[in-house]
Amino acid sequence: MRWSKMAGLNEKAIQQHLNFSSCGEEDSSDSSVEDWALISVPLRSPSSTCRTPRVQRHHARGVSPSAPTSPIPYSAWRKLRLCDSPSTPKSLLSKSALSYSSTKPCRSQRLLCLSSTSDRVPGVNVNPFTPDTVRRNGEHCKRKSRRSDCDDEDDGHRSKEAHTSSEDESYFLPSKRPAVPALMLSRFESEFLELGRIGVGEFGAVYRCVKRLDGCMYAIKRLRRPLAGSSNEQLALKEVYAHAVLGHHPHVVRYYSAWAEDDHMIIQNEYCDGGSLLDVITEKEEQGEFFREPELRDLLLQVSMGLKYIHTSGLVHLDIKPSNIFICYRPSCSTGAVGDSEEEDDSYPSSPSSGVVYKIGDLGHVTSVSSPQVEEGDSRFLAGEVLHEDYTQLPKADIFALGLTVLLAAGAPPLPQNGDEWHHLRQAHLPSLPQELMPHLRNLLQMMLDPDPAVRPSASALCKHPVLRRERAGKLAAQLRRELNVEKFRTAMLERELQEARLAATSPQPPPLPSGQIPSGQPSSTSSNFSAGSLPKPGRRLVGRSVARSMSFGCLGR
Ligand SMILES: Nc1ncnc2c1ncn2[C@@H]1O[C@H](COP(=O)(O)OP(=O)(O)OP(=O)(O)O)[C@@H](O)[C@H]1O
Ligand SMILES: [Mg+2]
Repeated sequence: MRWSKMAGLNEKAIQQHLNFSSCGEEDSSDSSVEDWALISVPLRSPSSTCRTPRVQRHHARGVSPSAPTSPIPYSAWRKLRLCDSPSTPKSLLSKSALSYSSTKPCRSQRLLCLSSTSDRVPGVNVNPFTPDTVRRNGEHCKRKSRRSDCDDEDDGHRSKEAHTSSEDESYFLPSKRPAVPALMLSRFESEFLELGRIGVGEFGAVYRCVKRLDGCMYAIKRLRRPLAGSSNEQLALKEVYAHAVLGHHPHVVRYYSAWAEDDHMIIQNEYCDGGSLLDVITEKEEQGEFFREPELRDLLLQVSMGLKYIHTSGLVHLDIKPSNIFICYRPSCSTGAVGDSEEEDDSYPSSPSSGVVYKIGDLGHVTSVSSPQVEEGDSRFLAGEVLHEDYTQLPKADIFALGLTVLLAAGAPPLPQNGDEWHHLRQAHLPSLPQELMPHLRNLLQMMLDPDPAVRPSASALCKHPVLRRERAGKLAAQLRRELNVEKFRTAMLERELQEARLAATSPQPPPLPSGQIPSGQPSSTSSNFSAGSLPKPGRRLVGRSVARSMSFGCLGR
């Protein structure tokens, strides 16, 4: 696999080390190419503290400051204006060194330094899923395919190209060693309280935890196997990179943080209180139950929205299955509103009537569409073309897996891992179901399993599909009906109040009282309502037995 190949190249990969020892004012000259040049800064030397911002790049190729491969753009580094951290030994060293050399700060002393000397300072990885690196990888792939077209050309030329290729890979792919800094305290123990184990998977165990600081619940995934030197490291990083790039979507499990501890990767994610879809399917199965059609449509639509988001981000999941779809019955305190979708089109389900929100999780197999590094997921859900290493339409492999996932929820028997049955399913033969599906839904599922990926609908098409939108329209109608009832009630109330006000206005006036005298049992404020010919003052109205009340007009029961 290319990921393991990457690991071997990591020693040469980009390493950017931060030295927070001297910075402060911005200097316009710090954007020069020289600032990104390869340097080595010995800590002991006082002069080392007087450098302009530097990035150590163990790479032969020059890098333009306008196109840094770090996930943090160079301009952002400049804006950060990181200042002396009083607690870092480096900053103390720098300060003492400076006091010997000069009291007047030199130009570069006022800048953020990026140096490379201490092993203890973690490097900055290159996230392969940032738009920048995806684009670069795409260009790299194109160049590679051009190269293979020219394979017959002279050997000298080829060896030169091969050299460039390995450089390219080391340039774009994450460095291995600095990814997992071992010198960390137990952040897990100091920040979280473990409440119990909620799942064990192929790669690790997941715990339900409360964060001590914010009191919110999180799912903490801890990889089972040690990271150092294993392919798990790359898989774990893949998951972290994908989460970080995907950001926040109501149908993707939210990511908060990740770190390494005791040579194990730990990922802090949103906690989904309904467990996985597999848990629910199994529970229903035990009771002789399965998802009914409206639930199936709801499931299909919500997961399609999550997939649409992932696919439009230039990524594919490649491990869609019931155990990787998570359920939230209520918005978690740490995730905000359930439906704060980033797309107008996907604003459903801000509050699905079913009360269930499905979220795609476990991003351990995610890869980019343009330069895929495919780690095949569960063979039961694998599309035929992926098995044959045809990666030209990878998003459609997710659609295939989603089709099978929905069929399992509909009560299909366990899926085969291989053999004739496996192939049979990949020829668009639906498994037998314990319920009769409406032809529209059945046809849609059939299309999702089509052997030709081009025939399968895209996630975006599924989100707009009339079969699924019908569900959405039904929910909208129910919501509108509720709002209409509220409005009817309000109108009835207002009509009654109007009638009472009219009655009060036409009722015989009480005999005039001597000035300043208040009739017994009537508050003085009420008497003022009648000061202008027994009519209420504007802005006040009479309710029931002449009780003054301020007016408020809410809208639609909100
Ligand atoms: N965010 C979460 N909220 C609630 N439960 C979770 C969450 N993440 C994981 N789990 C539980 O932990 C199980 C394993 O999680 P996950 O799929 O992330 O790990 P995995 O090791 O990749 O598993 P597998 O190899 O089976 O896919 C899930 O099936 C689920 O029961
Ligand atoms: Mg999983």
